[in-house]
Amino acid sequence: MSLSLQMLGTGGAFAKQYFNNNALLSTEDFTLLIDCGITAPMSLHQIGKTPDEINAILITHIHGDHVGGLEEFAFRMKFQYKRKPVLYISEKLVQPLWENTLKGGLTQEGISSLEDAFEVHTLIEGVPCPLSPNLTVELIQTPHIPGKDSYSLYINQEIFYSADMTFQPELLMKLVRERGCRTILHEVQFISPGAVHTTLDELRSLPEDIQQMIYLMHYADDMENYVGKTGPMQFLRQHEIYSL
Ligand SMILES: O=c1ccn([C@@H]2O[C@H](COP(=O)(O)O)[C@@H](O)[C@H]2O)c(=O)[nH]1
Ligand SMILES: [Zn+2]
Ligand SMILES: [Zn+2]
Repeated sequence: MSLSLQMLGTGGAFAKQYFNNNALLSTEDFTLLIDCGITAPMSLHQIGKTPDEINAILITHIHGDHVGGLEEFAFRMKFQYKRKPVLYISEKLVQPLWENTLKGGLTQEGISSLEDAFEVHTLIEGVPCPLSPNLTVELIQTPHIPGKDSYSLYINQEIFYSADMTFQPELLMKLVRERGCRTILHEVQFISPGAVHTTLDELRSLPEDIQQMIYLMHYADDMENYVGKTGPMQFLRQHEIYSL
């Protein structure tokens, strides 16, 4: 089964050079957009993809670099393509995404709820959900900002995609040692301490065999200074296509 990954961006919250950390995950017949930040519409434009080529969007948490492009995406689908985007989201994020983020911009005649703007499919943490015949996603709740829900992803029971999260070595060890994880796509913050993100030093403390599985993303604009300083972990690059 072939699964490809193309990052629309690989940057952290304040990165400008690498855009927001959003990903296109594709099988032969399905393309999932993981997070839709402020820069997602521009990045899609740069790689020549239109919103109607995206089969679904999945949201990990409601920071702007992960949801800031949803308003434009929904309006373009409504007015240019005459349909709603499919949105996969934790049941716990539906209300905050609408009330705290999208309501102000999307409310108008015909749109007064998240369901009016999107075809909403709610996900339950820990329950794998088939999005298409060759793509299954399970939400794993991971700590980020105290009091705000955030979900990492376990894709096809073998690929871990971190949302923004604090370092969770036990989770990573369990996924690899007990659940067959073979690839880890992980956010990284170069400067310690991490506070709400995982630092390079923390990832470097993992066993060598686990570091070999890690691709780094959600990094700052000075990333090039760290090339060669990440041990066996490699950086994901914006717009490159990876076979997972
Ligand atoms: O130096 C910093 C910069 C930001 N934060 C916190 O990060 C999030 C925003 O970034 P995301 O990538 O969207 O998570 C926000 O909560 C900031 O307070 C930080 O802790 N330190
Ligand atoms: Zn982020
Ligand atoms: Zn965040």
